[in-house]
Amino acid sequence: MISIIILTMHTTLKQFTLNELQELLLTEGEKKFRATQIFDWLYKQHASTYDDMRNISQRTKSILAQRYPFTYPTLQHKQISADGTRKYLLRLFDNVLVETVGIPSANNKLTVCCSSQAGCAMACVFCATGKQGLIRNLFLGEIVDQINVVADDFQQRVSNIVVMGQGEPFANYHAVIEALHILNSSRYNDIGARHITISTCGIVPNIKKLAHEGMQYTLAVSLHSAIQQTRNVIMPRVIQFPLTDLKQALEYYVQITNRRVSLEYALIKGINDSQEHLQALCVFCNNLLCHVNIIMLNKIENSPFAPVSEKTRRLWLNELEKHGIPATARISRGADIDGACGQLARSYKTTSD
Ligand SMILES: C[S@@+](CC[C@H](N)C(=O)[O-])C[C@H]1O[C@@H](n2cnc3c(N)ncnc32)[C@H](O)[C@@H]1O
Ligand code: SF4
Repeated sequence: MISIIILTMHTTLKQFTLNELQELLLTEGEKKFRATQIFDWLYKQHASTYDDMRNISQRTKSILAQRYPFTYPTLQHKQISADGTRKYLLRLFDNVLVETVGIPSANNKLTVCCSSQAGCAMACVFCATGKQGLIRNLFLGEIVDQINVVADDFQQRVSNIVVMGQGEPFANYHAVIEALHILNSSRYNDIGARHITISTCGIVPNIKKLAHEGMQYTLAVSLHSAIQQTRNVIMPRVIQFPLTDLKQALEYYVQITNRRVSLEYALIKGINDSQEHLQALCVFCNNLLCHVNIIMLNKIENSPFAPVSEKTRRLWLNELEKHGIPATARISRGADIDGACGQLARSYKTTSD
């Protein structure tokens, strides 16, 4: 059944959950436990060809290989920022390119900012990925592989994941959640759920769905304006999920999970930085267990938008504090290599390597 449906789409071995692979192998007369062995090859040994899988029979490998090609992502380009952040341009099995970022910190932690899609359909006007448009959803294994590429390159265990790279994770919900299950699993990467953050532009039904996953991931929501008209202009594809519905969904999420949500707010000069916007943000935060991250807008090519002054950012932080709303300034890393939030766009500079 699975093979019939999937053959009509672009296919790869990296698309399967463990259960799906077990079912598929059973239909081919293979033992269920072979799926676990194949998963180990994919996500522990980082196999890049079927030939690597020494304990899988030739027959099974050739049946799978005919239908489900796969590769371990190949590194097309790597850039290293002055602050130690590394950005990777990866080529996938079908030649689609996607970027991922490794962010080391002083306390020996390593965070991966991973992509959930190649490109993004949401078209937020301040974001380089949004300008690129959607190329395709990433398969679950392609999300897991990004973490392993970064760990291999740094020769270090990844401690934290932020799904804040290219793409809208809630537009590729199933693959993202399944990838995070693998990354969280003690059999594979064993990254604690509390060290994993998923950031969405506000796809309301999947905020509610996440509430019922029973996982302690942190939910971040890119708010950027609590005034509907402004949000409609800067985030045009989330109009169908108005702020009133978003607030309700976040209240629901908090009620079910008892977990605080993060609201991301990039201050854009002359667009969402007025007193009126600040007041609207305070109202939005009313009675919501939340934390606000105030972000300086990162530069993207050919953009009319500019960041605010440091003075304005401090004023916002002080005002939020006065209203009893926990808020911090989120520090961007890797901006000099276009590796910071919103700068990922499948391109690289050749001069700064
Ligand atoms: C690139 S998005 C990916 C995750 C998801 N699509 C979202 O919007 O939350 C990650 C974060 O980068 C922010 N972002 C996008 N463009 C930015 C820019 N030019 N400067 C600063 N942050 C930006 C987004 O608003 C979001 O909080
Ligand atoms: S901010 Fe997020 S949702 Fe908006 S275009 Fe960029 S990646 Fe897509």
